[in-house]
Amino acid sequence: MEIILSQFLAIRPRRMRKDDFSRRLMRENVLTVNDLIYPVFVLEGEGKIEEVKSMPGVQRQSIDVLLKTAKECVKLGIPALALFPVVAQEFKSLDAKEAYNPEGLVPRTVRALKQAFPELGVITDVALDPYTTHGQDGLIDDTGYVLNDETVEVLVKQALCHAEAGADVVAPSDMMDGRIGAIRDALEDSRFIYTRIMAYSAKYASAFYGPFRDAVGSAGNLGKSNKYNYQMDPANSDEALKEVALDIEEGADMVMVKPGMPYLDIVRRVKDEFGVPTYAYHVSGEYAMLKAAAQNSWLDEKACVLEAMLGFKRAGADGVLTYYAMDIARWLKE
Ligand SMILES: NCc1[nH]cc(CCC(=O)O)c1CC(=O)O
Ligand SMILES: [Mg+2]
Repeated sequence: MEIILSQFLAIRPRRMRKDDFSRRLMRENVLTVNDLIYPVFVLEGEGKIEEVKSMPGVQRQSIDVLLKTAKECVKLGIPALALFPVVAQEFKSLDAKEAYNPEGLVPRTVRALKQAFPELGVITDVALDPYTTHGQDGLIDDTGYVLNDETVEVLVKQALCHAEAGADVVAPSDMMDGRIGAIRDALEDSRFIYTRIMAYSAKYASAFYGPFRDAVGSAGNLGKSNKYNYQMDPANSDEALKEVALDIEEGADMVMVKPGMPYLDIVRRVKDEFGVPTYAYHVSGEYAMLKAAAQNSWLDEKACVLEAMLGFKRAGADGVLTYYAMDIARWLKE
């Protein structure tokens, strides 16, 4: 018989994998409930629950129902919710002024959540897409081009409105240039010195946002137009580092990469380069893919979701925004 291995194979990586105890001892990354941020959709009304068709298991909830969900999150130990409003057509306009209405859906939800569960972190989305008739994240000119500086002025009002309502974290997801600095200045000026900014710094123009746009009802308004002139080109990586550097300089406390799984290389580069609190958004389309496969019994849902989350951790993410947050928190308790 031919000998293909030396008689004394000194290095055998499989030794450490042989038993559970040594596998556990060498485990480099661990997922805990502290890594989870739960994105939720809120809508007007009372006792209202609407299923999101393209995201089975995800619902739009009125404030009273959302409070029950929030209570469950607190019990599970989930650190924070990310709030997304479903805004009725009649409140959408070209100037998006509902975005900074202190009696709007978001500020009312924030007040209700903070009053009931002061320890639960509340993150609000700063962008105009729920409030514009055309579904773009900013104000547009006659040609439909999304204007930068004019939009930033409105985003500042929106962020202040959220901070006044008690939001712990404002999260600009619009990708306008200079908005982090402008929002930080305004927050400091108004003495909201503890309001954290989670910057969607490297947000790509992704097709994986499709189900989210159904959930908030902006898909119809957006029609065939796209967000290519402000969200990033999926082909780029160096550009993400430039965007993150700017946001940190302008006063971001946390930076984010979005989407998640197809962009883990970006998460790793950002974490290595800057070493700041770094988050990834496991977006609606990623949720939908896993859910659809699970519903067909093509994938083991729990095993695949937990493996996906470990991938985020391995890539360097300090936390993940995921629609699976409540399921994961329960699985981790089992
Ligand atoms: N400012 C909009 C916004 N905030 C979060 C998401 C996507 C989240 C998801 O897909 O889960 C989007 C969609 C978009 O940019 O069109
Ligand atoms: Mg930027």
